[in-house]
Amino acid sequence: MRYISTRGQAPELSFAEAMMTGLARDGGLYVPAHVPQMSAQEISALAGLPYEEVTFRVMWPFLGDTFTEVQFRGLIAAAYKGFGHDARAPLVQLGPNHFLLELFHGPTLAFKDFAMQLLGQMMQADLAKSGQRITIVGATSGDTGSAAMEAFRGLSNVDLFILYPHGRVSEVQRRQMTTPSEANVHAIAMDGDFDDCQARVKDMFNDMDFRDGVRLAGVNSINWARVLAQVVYYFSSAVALGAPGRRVSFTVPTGNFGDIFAGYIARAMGLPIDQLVVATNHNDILDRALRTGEHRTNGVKPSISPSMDIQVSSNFERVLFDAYGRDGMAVAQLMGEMKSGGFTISQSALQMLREQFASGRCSEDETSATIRAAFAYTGEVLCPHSAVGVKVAEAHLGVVPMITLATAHPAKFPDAVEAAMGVRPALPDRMADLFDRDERLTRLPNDLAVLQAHIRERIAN
Ligand SMILES: Cc1ncc(COP(=O)(O)O)c(C=O)c1O
Ligand SMILES: N[C@@H](CCOP(=O)(O)O)C(=O)O
Repeated sequence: MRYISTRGQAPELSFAEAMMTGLARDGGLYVPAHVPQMSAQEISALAGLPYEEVTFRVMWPFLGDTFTEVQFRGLIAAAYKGFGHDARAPLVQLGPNHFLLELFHGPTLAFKDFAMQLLGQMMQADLAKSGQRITIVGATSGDTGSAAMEAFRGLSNVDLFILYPHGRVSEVQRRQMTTPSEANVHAIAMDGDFDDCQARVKDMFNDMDFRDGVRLAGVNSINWARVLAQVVYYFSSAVALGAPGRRVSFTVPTGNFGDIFAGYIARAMGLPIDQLVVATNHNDILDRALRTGEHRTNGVKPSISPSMDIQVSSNFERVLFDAYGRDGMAVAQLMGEMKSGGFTISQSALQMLREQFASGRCSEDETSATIRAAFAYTGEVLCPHSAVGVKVAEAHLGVVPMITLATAHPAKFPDAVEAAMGVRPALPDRMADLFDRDERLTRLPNDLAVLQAHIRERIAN
């Protein structure tokens, strides 16, 4: 299995190389040269299997000779053993034909743990083989950062730096990133919004001296392995509801477009998905783009679903690559136009995108009202991101079962949840002392040179 860049100018890589490389050297994102297919029989056979076995069967065809079967099964087992639910990703019913896929039972209470725990295992296995030391730099709007800290803290051959937008993550998210005491993990509160943080991370990858000098690696969804690990729960949940004999739909609270892109890959592998619905908060560039064909940023506005406060959705590039017939030059041109605010999607690409995705937007008031109503009618306490998903899903319900992804635990956003429904969700016991732990962070400006100097200085010590 080979991986190619969405901008067509970087070398083709193996799975292991793509995983350790992060952003392609031409600034693009790696995607598989072809998507392996699963037959209806192979999909049916997933029903009733443990989540770990589904993970093995879905991911294995993408891995080439990276690991032996025994080794990969061991990494999967290690990744998911700390999850707080035997099913790993349980489904609960919200109403007629509407189901919620709870993805928040991992160690940091967000869907990011599914991919990050496994990525941590896979990267460590690769580093053990190569004997190398790497520097990981990641951008977060709150959840990727805490999941990465949990996956990589305490490792002697990894330094991890997480850039989060100062004042724009919840207090629980911030503390999850600033309270780990291990010296190899570093929280940086950067001036700006998530898009600024992500842009600086990409700048670092595009600075070849810096990139090679610090042996830069990435754990955002620019890393193909992150996306791949998220494909698995589309299969596990769909077969639980009768796929492939029955089609299912998914609604996905969307920011960086990684999670829904994983659904797009599941469909490309053969999973019979009816609708794939992009749900946005008032940072609605993707909903606008799908409705109008105009993909233009209008500034990140803070919301009560802060992890989705994103306007430059990294993985949209991956689907544009397919929508433009895998023409890397065309994608590079569009991404260049993005630097001055956006671009118009061609008619043929827009048609393809509309065949693949539906979309909807949820206002702040609707998010709160949905948290309140879900609790009143079903007893389910939704985080604000999951509430965005549920609200948008409601407009797309039909005869096909709809699965809405619940992407974070409500206790990560207690202020928003309490304001909506009058009850403050409690953190699990193992995190009960989060507010008593000492915080450690560095506040830095949105300045590439300053950020790079900080990172170089820390890894030298
Ligand atoms: C809780 C939560 N929901 C939804 C999203 C959006 O997911 P994606 O960035 O993969 O679109 C994020 C951030 O990634 C998140 O942390
Ligand atoms: N919402 C995310 C943003 C980064 O997304 P990623 O999937 O590219 O890591 C976050 O919580 O950090």
